[in-house]
Amino acid sequence: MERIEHHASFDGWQDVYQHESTTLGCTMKVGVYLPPQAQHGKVPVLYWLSGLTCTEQNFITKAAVQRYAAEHGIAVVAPDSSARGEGVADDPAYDLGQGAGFYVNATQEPWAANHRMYDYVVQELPALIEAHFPVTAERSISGHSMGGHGALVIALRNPGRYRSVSAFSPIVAPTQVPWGHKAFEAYLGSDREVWKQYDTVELIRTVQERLPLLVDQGLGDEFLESQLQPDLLRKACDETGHPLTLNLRPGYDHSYYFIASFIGEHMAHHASALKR
Ligand SMILES: N[C@@H](CCC(=O)N[C@@H](CS)C(=O)NCC(=O)O)C(=O)O
Repeated sequence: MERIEHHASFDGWQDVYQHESTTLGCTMKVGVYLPPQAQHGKVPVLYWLSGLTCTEQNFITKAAVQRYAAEHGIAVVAPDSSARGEGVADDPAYDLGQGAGFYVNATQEPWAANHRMYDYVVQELPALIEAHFPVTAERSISGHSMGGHGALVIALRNPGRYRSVSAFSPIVAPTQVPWGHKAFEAYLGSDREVWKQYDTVELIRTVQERLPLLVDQGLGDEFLESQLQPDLLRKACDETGHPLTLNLRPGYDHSYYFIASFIGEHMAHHASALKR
């Protein structure tokens, strides 16, 4: 891993690394925050998955997470939101291709060669992080919008791998909304049964492990009705007895101003699970 940025932050270091990803077949950039506690021993890791159009930069520059990561002694790993670069399949629209990997393993052409963010986040990235940094294998996962969908799906599908999960404004039912229809049709093909393995509301009905979900959603979010529909998540959790804390926040929109306002609460949630 090659370090390409290095900034002192809250007595720790906000760095950016790049590496050749074997899963994605491209060079990937990853934000890594190491809290001051990492200078004296190993610390647990929060993985953060960003939303549509994001790179590794959005979360590390806009969410104000470093203060809380330093307070709790948690490393924060924030990868780019998709495979990227020349030779990686793309589309002119912001919601398909580069910047829009949807945290799936694509099976359809031309996407299948590179767009495999599910395997990258679940396997390759943590193996790399745990080999190169002073971190334990204690992991939590969170994300925003498309990344909130990714975090929930990945935690639900990998019981025991994450101590806690949370999401901001997640796409909880991609099989039922336009962003998901477009991406899943392209990446996974037209068989809608196949799509369900990447749909939180569908997964809630099948999982055995009842890992509590913490979700924050702004009520001024421009995508609330069209793409996010948190009521579908509440209904699925009510019907299955799956533990859910759904905080509906009047006035907040879909932006990082919202994330920065409540990231401290999410970090406290993850810290209490990681310290157990
Ligand atoms: N209208 C937006 C849709 C994409 C969007 O809102 N992306 C969210 C995630 S779904 C985001 O985090 N954008 C980057 C930022 O706010 O820094 C655009 O075209 O950029």
